[in-house]
Amino acid sequence: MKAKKASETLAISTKVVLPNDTNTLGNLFGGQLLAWMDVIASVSAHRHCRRVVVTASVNNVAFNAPINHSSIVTLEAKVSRAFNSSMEVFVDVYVENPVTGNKFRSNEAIYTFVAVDQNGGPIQVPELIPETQEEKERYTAALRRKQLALILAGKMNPKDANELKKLFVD
Ligand SMILES: CC(=O)SCCNC(=O)CCNC(=O)[C@H](O)C(C)(C)COP(=O)(O)OP(=O)(O)OC[C@H]1O[C@@H](n2cnc3c(N)ncnc32)[C@H](O)[C@@H]1OP(=O)(O)O
Repeated sequence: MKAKKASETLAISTKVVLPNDTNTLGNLFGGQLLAWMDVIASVSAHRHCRRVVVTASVNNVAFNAPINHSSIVTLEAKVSRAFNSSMEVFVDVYVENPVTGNKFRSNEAIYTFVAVDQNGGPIQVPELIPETQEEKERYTAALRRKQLALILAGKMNPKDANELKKLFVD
């Protein structure tokens, strides 16, 4: 199975926050943003493995600032690491004011997708090749995040999480 570069998995989506997307304060509803992120992250995972993928977990979501009605929202997703059947996907969210053009990074999320066969069973995915400094940093840290996610899901014994443990001991 041929390894793929992280850059080959890039998926970008641009949205406008419309009234139906908002909460009672008139800002983007968090659940809507989660759905947008899930879809674009799945496109990135598809570009990596070209198989059916399912969301296994959402490992980290930070809502750092409210996103106002009528903002332009750009979501950028890229696979940060591939394991056996699972892929970690980073989603970076940027908000642009349509009038001033001011743009800032408002959110990030880290999703895990698993490639599955017709019966829903996990299948092997290609390796990922990180190239930029950021891609390499995210690639390295992905193993620790996978271990933490599996511990929290009750699927891994903490004593087996060697890379994660190294964070806490000299
Ligand atoms: C795009 C969408 O929105 S899809 C809809 C929402 N998602 C779903 O319906 C998925 C429902 N869940 C499932 O089908 C299954 O739980 C699966 C396919 C995700 C995993 O199946 P399991 O039988 O648990 O498989 P298994 O234990 O072998 O794990 C498979 C992989 O998932 C990873 N995994 C399982 N649970 C988690 C978790 N909570 N967090 C991170 N990774 C996980 C495992 O580490 C393994 O990765 P690896 O093969 O790269 O080492």
